[in-house]
Amino acid sequence: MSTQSQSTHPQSRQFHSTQLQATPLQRSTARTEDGRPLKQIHLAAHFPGVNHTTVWSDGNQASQVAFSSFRHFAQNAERGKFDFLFLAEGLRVREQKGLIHDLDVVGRPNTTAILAAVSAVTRHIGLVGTLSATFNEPYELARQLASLDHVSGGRAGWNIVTTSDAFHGENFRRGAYLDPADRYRRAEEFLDVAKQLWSSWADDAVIADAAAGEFVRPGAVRSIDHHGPQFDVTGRFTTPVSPQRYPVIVQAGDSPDGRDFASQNAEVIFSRHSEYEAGRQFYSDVKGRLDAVGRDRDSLKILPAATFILGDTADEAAERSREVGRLQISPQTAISFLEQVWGTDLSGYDVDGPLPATDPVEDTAGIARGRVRQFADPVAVSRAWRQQSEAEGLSIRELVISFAAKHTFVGTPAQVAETINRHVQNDASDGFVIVGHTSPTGLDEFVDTVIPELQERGVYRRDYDEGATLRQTLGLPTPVPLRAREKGMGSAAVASAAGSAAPGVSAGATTSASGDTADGASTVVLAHSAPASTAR
Ligand SMILES: Cc1cc2nc3c(=O)[nH]c(=O)nc-3n(C[C@H](O)[C@H](O)[C@H](O)COP(=O)(O)O)c2cc1C
Repeated sequence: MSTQSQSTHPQSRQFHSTQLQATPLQRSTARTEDGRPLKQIHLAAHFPGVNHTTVWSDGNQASQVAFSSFRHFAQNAERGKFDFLFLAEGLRVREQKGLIHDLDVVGRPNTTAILAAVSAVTRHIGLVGTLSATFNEPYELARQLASLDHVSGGRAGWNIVTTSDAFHGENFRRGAYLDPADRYRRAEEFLDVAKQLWSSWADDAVIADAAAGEFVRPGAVRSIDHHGPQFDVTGRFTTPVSPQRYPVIVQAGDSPDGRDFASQNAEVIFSRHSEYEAGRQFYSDVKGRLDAVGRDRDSLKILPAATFILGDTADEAAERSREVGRLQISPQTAISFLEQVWGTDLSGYDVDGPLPATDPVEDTAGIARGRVRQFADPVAVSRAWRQQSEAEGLSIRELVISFAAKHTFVGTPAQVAETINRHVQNDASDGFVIVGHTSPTGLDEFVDTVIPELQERGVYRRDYDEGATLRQTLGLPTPVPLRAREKGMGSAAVASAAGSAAPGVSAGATTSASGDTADGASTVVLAHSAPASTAR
């Protein structure tokens, strides 16, 4: 299908399952009621960790650090033709009341090391790591990501997060933490510097000409000279241009600033809006922001996190969902959720009883530290929870289960496939980041049963394109270096363009590498060309 066709109005592509059944196996001819090609679904596989979703006490659970777990998980996801493997990041072990919060999976090996190792035991699946722009340095991270792109043959992706609390900062930053707005300014400058570095080697820089005694073509590796509010980076980059030139840029952040950052920079958003109506609102908001900055709507894929529970019948799945929910929200976990809002020790409360009648207090002791989930207005949240528990007759534990262990897709494989497809065809998302509840086998059943259902509906690839980069697998446009322009950030000046288009990709805007400018500074600005391949 053409990705161009996806950029049309959402309302005109209402999805009807009866139509799909008419042409179950013919992907290219499967169409919506008004004759448009169906959108192709993109899926990512989230390796579990650092939250209550993964039931580590389950008998099927294996190590979350042994390489055998990552290998099984990645190879299974590749069997299911997933677009990419996804790792979240926790830079500090979380605490509850000053103790390590070991109700969830605790401890995580370094992201790029794991992804590099996984690249050696897979061939096609993308490898996306969450790496903070607040607690890293662009030169070092650009090196790691370019290296991952090299060793994986063009399958690297970077989920650029700003990390939400100062607790992490005690491990990483000299001095104070950053205000939310500054975090995005830093992320912007971080990405700008990284792109300068990734663009600084011409495609044909390495000539290894023994006769001439030249390894690198003169003038083909430029220096950068960046001075900005956050970073000073001067010199040449260590790493030749990688297969994708840039990793695929993913973003996870929800505020207006976060959405603006995504609309300017991201190619994928990892969102928390997996429910149908909330998903449609988020989708329409973000795609509208793309319009405002002149980007094609298909140049950014929106993939909310989604959990699932399967059964042979809808009733059986619902029953399993209830069972898994109770495993995910143990009595202690339920209390820990409450404490994050009430800001005080609630361990004396009965989880089978009502919520505290008192309002939350200011959490001066830092009762829960290191969590992404933050409650901006604890009093409002506590009142809403109390109201809901009274209206629905829910105990503390049942209330927590209702929002923290509510599984996104529950049903038979056919029902789950149908629901996923409904979300995608009606622009509630472009696909999902699928999260299982055991590790590392949590997605095996999904691959065995849901994936074939999606394939039969003609909305999901039956195989990868041989040699495709992650960006091509996602059906995203290829970024190409354009002629430089003023960035207005730091003192990086207008200079020569970086060289030709991304390796192996023919692009319209081919430029020559002319070496450093007089002041040694050079900036390359990237734009998005036509899609490198159609979405599959
Ligand atoms: C779905 C989602 C997943 C996130 N995952 C991570 C993560 O793995 N590591 C991290 O440091 N921050 C993570 N964050 C935090 C964001 O990077 C960001 O700091 C936070 O959401 C605050 O920004 P915002 O106000 O724009 O949402 C995540 C945020 C969202 C919405």
